[in-house]
Amino acid sequence: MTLTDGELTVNANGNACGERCGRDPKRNKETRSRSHIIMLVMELMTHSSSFLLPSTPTDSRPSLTYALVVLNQRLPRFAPLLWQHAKLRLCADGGANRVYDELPQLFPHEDPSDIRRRYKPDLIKGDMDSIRKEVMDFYASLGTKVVDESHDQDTTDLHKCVAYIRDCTPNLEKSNLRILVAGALGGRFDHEAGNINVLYRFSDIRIILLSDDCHIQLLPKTHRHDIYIQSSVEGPHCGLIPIGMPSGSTSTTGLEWDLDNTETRFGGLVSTSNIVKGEKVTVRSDSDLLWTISIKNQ
Ligand SMILES: Nc1ncnc2c1ncn2[C@@H]1O[C@H](COP(=O)(O)OP(=O)(O)OP(=O)(O)O)[C@@H](O)[C@H]1O
Ligand SMILES: Cc1ncc(C[n+]2csc(CCO)c2C)c(N)n1
Repeated sequence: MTLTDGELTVNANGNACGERCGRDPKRNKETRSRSHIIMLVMELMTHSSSFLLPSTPTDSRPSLTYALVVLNQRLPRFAPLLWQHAKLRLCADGGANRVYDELPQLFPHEDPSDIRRRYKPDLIKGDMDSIRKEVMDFYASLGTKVVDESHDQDTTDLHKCVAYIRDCTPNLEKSNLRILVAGALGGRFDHEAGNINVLYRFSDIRIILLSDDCHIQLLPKTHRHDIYIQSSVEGPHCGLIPIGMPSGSTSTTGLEWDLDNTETRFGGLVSTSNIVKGEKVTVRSDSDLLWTISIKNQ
């Protein structure tokens, strides 16, 4: 992309900010060329919710490594699909009760104990104040690793699980890692806020919070973002939410109500009830934003 005229100044995120960015034309020019370079080198992060689609034997999609964390909330109806995508399956404390109790309900014609053996978590981790003893004993007898971190009452069970996944993923594989978190939204608001905080505490890891109705992820300000919409399973409702700090400037394409170097913040404008128009949405911002999109009720 080339900037050809002197009208625009571009900030570190590649956002044009008009005359406000400087009064000294010489400085403006310097700022423009430096920022222009920054904009050109600013890396692209692409997003696609292919985890909501069944994988096929002839899959040509890039090989991502999914890990699944099941929380202590009603399992989403597509939990078996997430389970199949995942190479590593964790339960956060009482999440193990959900797998034990609710997965068999999703297969009413099969023997519950067969289902429980087929859907065996690799790890159960947390402060262990919610998992039932029979559930812990059942999975431990099948070989599931159980890690009791009841000494840590300052981080949530989800935090403990994400830290585990981070620590056991080799650095070279981290860019392909996607952590899917089932049961993260709806329910108690303090838990929801804690789950969203995990996105920020591990902002260099790609984590997707899911419920039956929507999913949420962090769009770090360090990147520009191309979001490919899987319109058979998600959308059209979406939002871009500046939790934590205001965004001085956000620009989007592909939305019914696009932002154009727009300021968004709590107490001012927050983009909710927006609509995706096509197959791709682009986002660029000077702040980290939460991206959320509805999941279709199929
Ligand atoms: N109602 C909920 N809404 C959203 N997330 C939840 C909810 N309940 C639990 N979770 C998530 O599941 C994880 C495990 O849940 P669990 O009930 O075992 O946690 P807990 O820390 O024992 O909860 P509590 O605050 O009730 O003691 C929590 O860390 C949280 O991330
Ligand atoms: C300021 C402050 N607020 C709440 C808690 C409680 N807490 C936060 S995470 C957690 C573990 C839940 O499994 C618990 C009990 C704390 N420690 N510090």
